[in-house]
Amino acid sequence: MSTTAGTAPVIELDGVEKVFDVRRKTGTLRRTRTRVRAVDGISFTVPRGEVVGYIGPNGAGKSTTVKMLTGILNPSAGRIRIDGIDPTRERTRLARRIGVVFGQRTTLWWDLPLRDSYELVRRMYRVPDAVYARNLDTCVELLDLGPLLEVPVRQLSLGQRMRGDIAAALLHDPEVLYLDEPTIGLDVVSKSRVRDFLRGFNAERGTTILLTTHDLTDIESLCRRVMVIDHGRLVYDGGLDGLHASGESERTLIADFARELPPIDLPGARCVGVDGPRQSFAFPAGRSAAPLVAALAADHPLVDLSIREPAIEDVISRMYGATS
Ligand SMILES: Nc1ncnc2c1ncn2[C@@H]1O[C@H](COP(=O)(O)OP(=O)(O)OP(=O)(O)O)[C@@H](O)[C@H]1O
Repeated sequence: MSTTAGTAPVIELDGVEKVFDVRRKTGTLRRTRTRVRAVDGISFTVPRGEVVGYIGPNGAGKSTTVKMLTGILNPSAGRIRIDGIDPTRERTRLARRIGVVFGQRTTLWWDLPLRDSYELVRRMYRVPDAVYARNLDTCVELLDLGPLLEVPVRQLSLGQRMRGDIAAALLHDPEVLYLDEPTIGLDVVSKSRVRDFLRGFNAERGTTILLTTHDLTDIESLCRRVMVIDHGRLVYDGGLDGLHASGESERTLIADFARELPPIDLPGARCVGVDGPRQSFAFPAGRSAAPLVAALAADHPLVDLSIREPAIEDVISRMYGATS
């Protein structure tokens, strides 16, 4: 949610395809070749400073796209430019402009303290001393890494390691940051810490961020724009509100009352469950929960509440249901 978003695209894809040739054993001696079209003609641009969600069901082609954007995989067809660089031809030059964080894998050295891992990153990328010091200071302060710098990575909790990984990806001042499931497996507090940091860093530095996630709250708190990929094709590119509207998706307000009550008739929502003193209400995901909360609190002994986001898979399948 940057205020520094410019217009020059920093990420450009034009008709990008990736086809895998897969050989499968179909008998003792027989092997058949099948072709998997993982990415099927994707075109989009991302202006500098924008934070974009790149979402889709399992196997949709998200990781394959990110691997092509980072130069790990070559596209079968189409054109990719990152800050004007062709990832296939200039992978080393590209590496200086991008940072990558994989939620399910660490890029840190398992047996080394965080500080030593960072020192290695500094040398690998030949980061100038002043840039390194500035970025390390910012990350240590905003990600609260001070007490962790001397701890070997293997002793860190998942949330601590994730914060350590994000810092490692930013020390060389990348123009573009790819985040693949950065909040997966984290508790609520760690998740919101990571989101707050990313939001602040983007606003301050204007780093372009492409975020892959299954958590719609990540998207909601970070991205004004979301792209949905399914079966290798881009099926939606726009705001989260529009996605919810086209999928007619619903959020769930879960309210705990001081005592058991009959199902409450709440205008703008439907009661979808009563479990003792707890009642659940479904309401359109694009709408604010504030009027519902106010109405419940005004007329009933409300003790606690929470909101459950719809699953990305549900939003997408409803979107298809709505358009087909
Ligand atoms: N190296 C490979 N060889 C063959 N097929 C592959 C390879 N990598 C990916 N695929 C196939 O390409 C398709 C897209 O996979 P990809 O990993 O990009 O999806 P994804 O959207 O990242 O999924 P997930 O959310 O599960 O990580 C899948 O059908 C997958 O099986």
